[in-house]
Amino acid sequence: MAEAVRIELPARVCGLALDIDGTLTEKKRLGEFNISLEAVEAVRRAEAAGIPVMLVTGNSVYVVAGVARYIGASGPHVAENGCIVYDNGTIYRVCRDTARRAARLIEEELAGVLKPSWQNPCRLHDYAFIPKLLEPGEALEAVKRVLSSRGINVKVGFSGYAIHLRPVDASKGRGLKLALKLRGLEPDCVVAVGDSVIDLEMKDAGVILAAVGNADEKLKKNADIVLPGESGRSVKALIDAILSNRG
Ligand SMILES: O=C(O)COP(=O)(O)O
Ligand SMILES: [Mg+2]
Repeated sequence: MAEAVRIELPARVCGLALDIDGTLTEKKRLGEFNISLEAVEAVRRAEAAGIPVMLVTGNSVYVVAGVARYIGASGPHVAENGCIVYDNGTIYRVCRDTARRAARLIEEELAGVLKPSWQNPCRLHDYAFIPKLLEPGEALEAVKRVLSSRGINVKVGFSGYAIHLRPVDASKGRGLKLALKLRGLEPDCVVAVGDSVIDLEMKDAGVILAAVGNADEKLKKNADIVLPGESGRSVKALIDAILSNRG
């Protein structure tokens, strides 16, 4: 029987902000998308206890709206790494800029090295590419080289699942701030959970940031909480702790 792990939480948790890939999935691995059933069951229990669950992801708005609907996360939800917020059928555009031109260039120049995400045709600001031949780190360097050679200024980040070209005004924290405002939630009672360095941006919304047990080292070092277990199992452990604190 695994020993109960103490998780330092605020007295009252009023909301959860969950990343998807590597956090709600069973594993954190490029190309592994199986959602964790125990995490979904825990999300249902959180919602039933009156704790709204928001998804905050690099995925497109249609993917996050679909995942939210079928797992029962009431939202609002953040897509495109903070550039879009989706709330019950309304799409809010948080980013003013777009990385579309940079994405077109990368698609041409690095066709052999990167595969455009199937979601790119329905993205508006943030574009994703899957490393094909090179290791993700090398692919990231190749992208940065091409963009700087053309003097194109966009944010480039690797989520563990895809390389994202993002407008400079993109941040998961900005999107999450709008989501909290839409629901009237105070950030100091919201717990966010992520797995990659991009999720560090959620701290900018003033929330409590938890890293799944198998998160990127840089996230674990800068998170307020490092959860036991990995990915979806970490999310379940967190929700179990929140609900047991409620007695
Ligand atoms: O879209 C991605 O690359 C990963 O998505 P995530 O932000 O939910 O981990
Ligand atoms: Mg992730």
